[in-house]
Amino acid sequence: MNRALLGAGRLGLRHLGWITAGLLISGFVVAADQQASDEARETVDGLIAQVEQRLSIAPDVAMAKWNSEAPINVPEREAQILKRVVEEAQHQGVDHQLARAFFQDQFDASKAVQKQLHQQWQKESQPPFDNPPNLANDIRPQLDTLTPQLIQSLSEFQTFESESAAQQYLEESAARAVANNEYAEALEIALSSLRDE
Ligand SMILES: C=C(O[C@@H]1C=C(C(=O)O)C=C[C@H]1O)C(=O)O
Repeated sequence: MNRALLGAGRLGLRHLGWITAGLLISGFVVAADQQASDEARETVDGLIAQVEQRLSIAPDVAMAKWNSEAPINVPEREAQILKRVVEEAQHQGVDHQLARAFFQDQFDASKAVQKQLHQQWQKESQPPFDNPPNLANDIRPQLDTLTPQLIQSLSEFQTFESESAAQQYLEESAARAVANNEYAEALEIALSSLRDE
């Protein structure tokens, strides 16, 4: 074999080595990707859907408060919800620090939407709305119905949160939800403590 051929052969082998390594690595990545079980995916998607559902109530809150001129931030209402959340979390074996942080994120996300809308309506000199939703009788009860459902989903999520494939799936799913939501920044806030885990 002449030198040129030998060189080409060596180069070929070296390339083959790199190609094999590449295939192996991508194989591992694909395998890791596939590890998120159907159950983990359903849990993650269900939790994100509930978070989006809660956030979708914020424009109604904003309308009610626009008419009544009630404050956007109501710390005593938040404290009352958090008290119930911590009790229920303990009952269901959910880490109460995660539950607190998660619900505080939900409040902050709701307030971000309310602030954004009030600023917009201020600029547009929006008059009071006709037939605004009622905060005490309609909206807060809707939010209260979602609270135990969210804790239940958090409890299911906790069984997967240490699995890197489930975390990776959460990351992809959350990014997709944020990209498609009208209130992207607020949804980012609402999902932040889950993604930090
Ligand atoms: C939704 C409201 O506005 C804010 C957000 C809250 C929430 O997301 O539950 C609670 C109290 C307020 O700080 C409300 O006043 O009910």
